[in-house]
Amino acid sequence: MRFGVVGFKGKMGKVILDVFSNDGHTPVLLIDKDEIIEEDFPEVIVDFSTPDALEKTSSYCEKYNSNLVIGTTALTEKHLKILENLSKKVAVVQSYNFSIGINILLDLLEKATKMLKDWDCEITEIHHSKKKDKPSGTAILLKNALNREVKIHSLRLGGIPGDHTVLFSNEGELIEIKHRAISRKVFALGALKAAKFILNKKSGFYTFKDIIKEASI
Ligand SMILES: NC(=O)C1=CN([C@@H]2O[C@H](COP(=O)(O)OP(=O)(O)OC[C@H]3O[C@@H](n4cnc5c(N)ncnc54)[C@H](OP(=O)(O)O)[C@@H]3O)[C@@H](O)[C@H]2O)C=CC1
Ligand SMILES: O=C(O)C1=N[C@H](C(=O)O)C[C@H](O)C1
Repeated sequence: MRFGVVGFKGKMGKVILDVFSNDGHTPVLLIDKDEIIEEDFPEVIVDFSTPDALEKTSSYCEKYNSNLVIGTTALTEKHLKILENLSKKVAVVQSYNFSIGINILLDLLEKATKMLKDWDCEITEIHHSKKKDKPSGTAILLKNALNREVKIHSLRLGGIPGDHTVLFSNEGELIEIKHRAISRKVFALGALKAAKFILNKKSGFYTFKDIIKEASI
């Protein structure tokens, strides 16, 4: 496929370029804060950058009728509205976490929270010191899956790609459900799976969880 990357100079952008190119796909549109390289029209644009880029990304999707895979976190209602409107014209996959593991964990949590509703519950998330947003998008996804008020504790240190733990405790026991991304490549591989999923779709809004369910991974 011909693909575009928004945030191509960033940590994720570089890995996405690598993973997609190694799978035989061709980068034709590269966008970052200070540079745009436009060679051809992309079938899919992949945006892992910053919420401020979204209007530009959306206008490129409209210009080229490109489908969108978006992993950027810290989106507000305004950004979600832009994505909802865009998804009436092209296909959009949005997720705060493109790893298989977290998306399986989301399912497990929906079940666990019903069985453990009398237990205390809190979330911890640990990321590299360069991460700009707090709490992580994934922690928000986990909190939503728990469907109850829980505290999120955020730590920023070193080069950690992304650790998330949900802790349940009663008077005498502790259950920890933990996910660790060992490398950023897992997110790029998930984005590639999502790009292939929407390649021939006309329009619609999807999450990565929808894609995993459909592929029954
Ligand atoms: N959903 C998922 O699975 C995952 C999501 N993420 C999310 O992806 C995003 C990027 O993460 P990461 O790569 O670590 O961050 P980086 O800061 O390393 O990369 C972001 C890139 O986007 C650039 N940028 C900033 N503003 C704009 C703009 N207006 N238009 C185009 N490009 C812009 C930055 O430039 P500059 O540095 O000059 O500001 C930088 O090169 C974050 O929101 C992160 O939370 C990350 C991993 C997995
Ligand atoms: O910024 C990151 O690095 C990550 N961001 C996502 C998030 O905010 O949840 C996903 C992953 O944890 C890495």
